[in-house]
Amino acid sequence: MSSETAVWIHSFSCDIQSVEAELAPFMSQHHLQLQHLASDQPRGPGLLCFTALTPELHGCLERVSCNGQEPVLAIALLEQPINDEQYWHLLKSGAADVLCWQGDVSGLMDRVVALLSRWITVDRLLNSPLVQHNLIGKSLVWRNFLRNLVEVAYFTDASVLIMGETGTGKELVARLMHSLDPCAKDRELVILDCSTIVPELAGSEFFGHDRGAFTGALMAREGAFALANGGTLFLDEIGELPLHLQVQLLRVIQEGTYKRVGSNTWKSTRFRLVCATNRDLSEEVAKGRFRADLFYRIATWSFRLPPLRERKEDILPLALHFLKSHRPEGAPPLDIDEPLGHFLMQRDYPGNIRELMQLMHRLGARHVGPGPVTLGDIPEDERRGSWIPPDAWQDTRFEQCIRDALMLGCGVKEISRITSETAIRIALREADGNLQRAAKKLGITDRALQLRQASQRSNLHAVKTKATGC
Ligand SMILES: Nc1ncnc2c1ncn2[C@@H]1O[C@H](COP(=O)(O)OP(=O)(O)OP(=O)(O)O)[C@@H](O)[C@H]1O
Repeated sequence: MSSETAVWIHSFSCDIQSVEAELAPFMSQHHLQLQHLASDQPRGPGLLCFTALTPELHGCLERVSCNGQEPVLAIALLEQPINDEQYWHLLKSGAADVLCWQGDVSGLMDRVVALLSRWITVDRLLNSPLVQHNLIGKSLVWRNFLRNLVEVAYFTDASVLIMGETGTGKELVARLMHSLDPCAKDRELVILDCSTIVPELAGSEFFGHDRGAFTGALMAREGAFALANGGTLFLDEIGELPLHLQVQLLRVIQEGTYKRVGSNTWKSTRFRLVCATNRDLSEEVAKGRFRADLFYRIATWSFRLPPLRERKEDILPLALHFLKSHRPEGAPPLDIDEPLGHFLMQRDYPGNIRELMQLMHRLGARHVGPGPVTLGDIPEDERRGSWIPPDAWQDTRFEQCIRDALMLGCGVKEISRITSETAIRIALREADGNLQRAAKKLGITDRALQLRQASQRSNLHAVKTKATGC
């Protein structure tokens, strides 16, 4: 690192001058610079120091870490060491790690710097053109997914399993892993779709064959494992592989050795294995449809790609990206007007990003002349059933919930309280913890939302205290 990288430090109701004084020279040796956080809004990797374990501390941790989506090192300046339960509670509130700052802290410096350096490298990769230009998305759930994936791709060579619904971007992510892998990026990315493998030819596809190994084998041929040597092997739709073929992969994945069909000679290969499936593979293992031994070999790390409905904030940026990618070279970029934006946000996408991409290409193709793309550009077959009346949410499911609550003895006061708490929780989750946006959606001020959150927390605390009797 040539210039210094800023890392934030924040105190929760305590004096952190001594921590700063001890850390600053050490950090500067590693080209890191501490900067105070003006408010407790998150800014990437940072440190949060505290002297008391209070409900307010957990609230602060949730905010600065965006509910665990941004890496935060919690530093406990306490007389006593923290116990397991307190440690877990801090991790649950969003700390990426916790350190106790007690006695002789010189040994902690290396750890603090190593953690911060790792998080900063990951952040840099995350913000690089390679990632930003190819994988669109700013929502915290998406960034959190990418951050974990980037770390594994860059710092390990272990096997990775990517699970996700159709069209969520599994292949795109596998390609990114290959490009980020410092050992494999100049080598081959070999892609094999397991759902299209003909069982009789599977051996040859995977391991290659010798000349004359079977009728029609006129020439020797390398298989996928040999071609991926030194690079990445991407086995797409691994969940579709029949059980009798799964067993054939165990040795080569574990030991990197295999024999070509028709040969008695062992060969060796080294590759990074990335597998993808739209099935829940652990469930398939439980049902006996996928071998447990293969599952553990292919899933040293496993990731679940979020469906588009869990990252609604990314719909419009993705829509604009797809409009742009389909424009002729040199044509001015197209915008989306507000009503069309609302339509795109409330629509369902069972085919996830692929479906949104196809829709945007169709809208782009219909749009003519200057100005933004509008509702009028929506193709005829899309329009049917698209308009949802504003009171549609008060449907029979809603009535049923109220009926159940009344039957269980809840009065109108409790129903109102639970309803507004649920609305707040949903709004905060959809705004990825951003207070202003959540308040706007709820039609209240930021301050009113803060007060309601504080009162919810103290209610919860009171309930817990009552339950535990302390
Ligand atoms: N974050 C993203 N940014 C831009 N384009 C994306 C993103 N995610 C997916 N896409 C695009 O969406 C389409 C579908 O992605 P991809 O083929 O990787 O999905 P998949 O999960 O592998 O689908 P399937 O399970 O059906 O094979 C591709 O054209 C891809 O480029």
